[in-house]
Amino acid sequence: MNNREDGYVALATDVVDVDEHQHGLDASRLLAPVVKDYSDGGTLILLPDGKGYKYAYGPSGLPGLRHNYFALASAVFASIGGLLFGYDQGVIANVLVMKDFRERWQANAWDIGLMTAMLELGALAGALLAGTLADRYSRKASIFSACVVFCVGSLLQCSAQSLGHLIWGRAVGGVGIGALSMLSPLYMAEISPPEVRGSLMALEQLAIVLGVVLGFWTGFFTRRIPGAASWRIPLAIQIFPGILLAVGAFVLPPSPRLMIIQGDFDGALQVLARLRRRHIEDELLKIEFLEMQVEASLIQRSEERNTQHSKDSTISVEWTRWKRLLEPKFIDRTIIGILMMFFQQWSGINALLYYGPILMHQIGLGGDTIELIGSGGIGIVQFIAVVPAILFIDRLGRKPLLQWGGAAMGGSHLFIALLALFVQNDWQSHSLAGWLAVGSMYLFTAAYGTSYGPVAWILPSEVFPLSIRSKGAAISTASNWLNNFFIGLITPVFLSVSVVGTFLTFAIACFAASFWSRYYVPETANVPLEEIDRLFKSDAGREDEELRHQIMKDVGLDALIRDMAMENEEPQ
Ligand SMILES: O[C@H]1[C@H](O)[C@@H](O)[C@H](O)[C@@H](O)[C@H]1O
Repeated sequence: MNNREDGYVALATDVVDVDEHQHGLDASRLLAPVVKDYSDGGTLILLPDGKGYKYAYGPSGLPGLRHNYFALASAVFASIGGLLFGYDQGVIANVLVMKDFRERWQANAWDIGLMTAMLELGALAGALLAGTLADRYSRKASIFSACVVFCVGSLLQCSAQSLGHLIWGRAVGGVGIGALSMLSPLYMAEISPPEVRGSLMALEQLAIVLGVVLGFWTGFFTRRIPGAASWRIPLAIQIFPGILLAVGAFVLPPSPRLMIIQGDFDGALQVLARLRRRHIEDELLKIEFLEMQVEASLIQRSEERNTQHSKDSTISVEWTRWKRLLEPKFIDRTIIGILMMFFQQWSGINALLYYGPILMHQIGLGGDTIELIGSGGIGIVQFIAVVPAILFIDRLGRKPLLQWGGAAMGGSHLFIALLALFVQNDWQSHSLAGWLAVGSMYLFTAAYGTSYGPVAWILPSEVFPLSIRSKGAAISTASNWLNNFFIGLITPVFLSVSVVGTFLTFAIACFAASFWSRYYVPETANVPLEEIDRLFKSDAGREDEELRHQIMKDVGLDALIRDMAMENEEPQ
């Protein structure tokens, strides 16, 4: 197919930011940036200062997604992991209040708390466990295993004969969900072309919130069915997407990056060519492939350095790998991953999702419709708000979304806190204030849905180098679940003590998040994963930098770039 016909044309030079890569070309021989446009789409820019190159396979946004349909389809499939996660969160609110469910189990507040908490604690364990499995076996095998665990957990829940049975089902299901919530974004990051990586990864958030919406509405509709079917059906339905993803895990393309590290170079090149829809001789493909080799080689050498004292014990080798997250050259990324999820959760999104109906009652709005507006509506707004993020995240970058999104979220919460201060708990006689508060919650959700919602699932899988990527993603995801757990636990207490204080706390967290993202988060949009290391320039990385140059020479990347530059040079 002629790519120009399907709207996939080479990038304009100004779309490619030219001042990042630092490779060893001969400066004296290159006067202006050499720009190569490819007939299959894509651009390579060789820098005039002789220090680097930059490339993109094509534009970002919708045309980029259309062209990369194979990577898109694979990412959509992997995002079923997010769907299961969201569904489970969305369905439980309705299940817990169903007539048969309440009468049958006579669950007290403690049991209910335990049911919610067990899923989150199980997920915390699942995310950490997946951090080990994803490297030891493969991303695909781990996705498959997580699905199996998830299906077992769901089976236990929908067939529960006792409350204990149900609680254990939540815990087991949670392990699967937690593992998938870490594995899906990790896998997506590793198969995506740089120019649409943000869009593809934002699909995770789209799937999560689609799951929240589907879960909520399924429970909403089945709650009128008489008997146990009202809650067994919505808990059973989730098994089907679980099975679909488990089966699909066999046909998903493997992560080419992991294949390289496992030594399967030919296989990795074939997979990469399929994912990028390029011929294996394609120049851009060759560059990306060689970059992956450089990264893999770097990892192997530093692994050898790091694990030489613990040759015979698998556990201590594994422990050494986890400990690397705390090394000076990686600690700032570990903090970014953990804080990213911390801020996502402390933004208060789940306070609204889990306790939306209670909040509505507190501000004087009640009834079925209001409950729907409160919880169901928040899910829908979240869902709609991810769409612009998918389309523009690679063009606008992650940072502006975080910065402005955080400020808008903080502003909305602050407004609600001020309203609450003004009405002094007498919402009944201030119905306008009540509706303004609902409007503000929607505004918050829209801002969250385009910023901290999706970006928190993108950045942690991007910032870490391959050697510790799965561990970094796992620790960040664990931070998500831990903070999720705390928010779920303390929000009702917080709200009963002070509505003003609750919203003020969330407002402060959002403003802090905005400030933090402005000053401490690097922009990863359009940067190949192998190049992200350079965004975190630190003294500790200098040794690696020299090693990298050496490996670039060894694998032939240096020579390839040099040849291309010379080929295109103006005759003097
Ligand atoms: O990104 C997701 C999403 O926003 C969900 O609605 C929320 O429940 C999760 O905690 C969060 O991680």
